[in-house]
Formats: sequence, structure tokens, C-alpha cells
Amino acid sequence: MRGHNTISSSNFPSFSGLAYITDSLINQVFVWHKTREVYCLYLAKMTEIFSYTAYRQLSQMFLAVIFFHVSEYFLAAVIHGKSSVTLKSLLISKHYLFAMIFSLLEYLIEIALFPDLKEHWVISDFGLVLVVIGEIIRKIAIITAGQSFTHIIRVRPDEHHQLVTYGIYKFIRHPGYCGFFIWAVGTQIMLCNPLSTIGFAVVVWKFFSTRIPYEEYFLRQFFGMQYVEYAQQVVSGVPFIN
Ligand SMILES: C[S@@+](CC[C@H](N)C(=O)[O-])C[C@H]1O[C@@H](n2cnc3c(N)ncnc32)[C@H](O)[C@@H]1O
Repeated sequence: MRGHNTISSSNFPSFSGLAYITDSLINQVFVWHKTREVYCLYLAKMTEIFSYTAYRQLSQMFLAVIFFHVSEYFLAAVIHGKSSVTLKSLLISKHYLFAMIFSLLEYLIEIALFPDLKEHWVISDFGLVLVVIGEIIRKIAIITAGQSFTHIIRVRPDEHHQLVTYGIYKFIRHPGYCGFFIWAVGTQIMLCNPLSTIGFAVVVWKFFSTRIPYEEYFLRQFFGMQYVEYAQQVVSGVPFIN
């Protein structure tokens, strides 16, 4: 009687079948090795980029953002007195936070998918220069205008409010906004973020295109012809806004 352990010859693959299986196994192993090699190379490149490029660009960004907000708050406290300054002087709004999170996500996605995009150091360093220039222009404006510079637009006359037409205001009507515009776009150029560079430029420009006429309406109310003449002679400092 045939036991159930008995193997019939028909259970064996033919010689050519065996060769085919071996061949495809070798192929599989080869492909697997190649994939692993490519993956390892990718990992090595990502580690290199994350450990230098991202480290440098992101720390520059965080330092720029922290310095900007802390110094805005600090200057407001020194100029207007600590009791009249609220957390609003940190200038962190919901829209601003949304924009910053978007730019951070763009950065992380692009550095993972197109790492070479972040390696344009001439562009990134140019952005860093813009960040520094924008910050300097804005802080000079705040210090020059002193108590006339309030984060919330004055809509009523105030004894501390004097028309400022000297210093940096002799050359630019809105140096604080000009500085912020350069700073904001500079942060995105520094991160080599193409989408956020355009996005920030458009959003910040649109914001100032409505804020400046509103602010100047009250400045004309407070200072009359003096402001009208000043505004005719001095550029706004924000591109394409008269
Ligand atoms: C956030 S500050 C911005 C000042 C200015 N727009 C700038 O970009 O440097 C807004 C306040 O500054 C006041 N302000 C703007 N220009 C001024 C000037 N030339 N002299 C005095 N006050 C000014 C406005 O009345 C408003 O209350």
C-alpha cells in the first residue's frame, strides 16, 4: 500500500522549471539589493541634508521669528511703558500663525521630496540678508517714531502723537511696513520656499494696500495739510502703493 509520505515524480518541478524559479529568485534578490542600495543612498542624502541644510535654515528661521516678536514687544514696553503693552504687541495673529505653519509644511515637504531645491545657498543667503535689512529698517522706524508708533492704528487725536517726518521717515513714509514686507518675504527666500515666497509677498502686500489708506485717512484728519504735503513728497516704501 502506498503511504501518504510517498512523493510521486510528478510533484517535482521539471529541470527547466527549477532553473526558472532560481533565476527569478536571483533577480528578486538583485532588485531587492538595488532597491535597498538606492534607499540607503537616499537615507544618507536625507540625513546629510537634515543634519546641515535643514538645521541651518530652520534655526535661522526660528531665530529670525523669535527675535522679531520679542524685540517688538520689548520696544513697545520701553517706549509706551509696560502697563500699556499687551500680548498683542507680540504681533501674532491667527492668520500669521496659519501662514507660518503653511511655510513650515512647504519646507518639510520640499526638503523630503526635492532636497536639491533647498541647496541654493546664494538664494538662501540673499533671503537672510533681506531678513536682517527688513528687521533693521523696521526697528529704526519704531525707535525714530517713538510714542507716535503704535501697533494699533490711532483713530483719535492723542497728546503723544506728533507727526514724524525726520530720520528714516524723511525718505520712506511707512518704514515700519516697508521693513516688515522685506523681512516677511526674506524669511521665505531664506527657506527656498517658492510657494510661500509668492504667497507671503501677495498676502502682506494686500494687507498693507488696505491698511495704509486707512491709516493715512486718520493722519490727514490729525495733521491736515502738513501730512498731505509730506505724503506727496515721500514714497510709501511698499511697492506699488502710493
Ligand atoms: C504700526 S505704526 C506704523 C507707522 C508707519 N506706518 C510705518 O510703517 O512706519 C501705526 C501708527 O503710526 C502712526 N503713524 C504713521 N505714520 C506716522 C507719521 N509719519 N508720524 C506720526 N505717526 C505716524 C499712525 O497714526 C498709526 O497709529
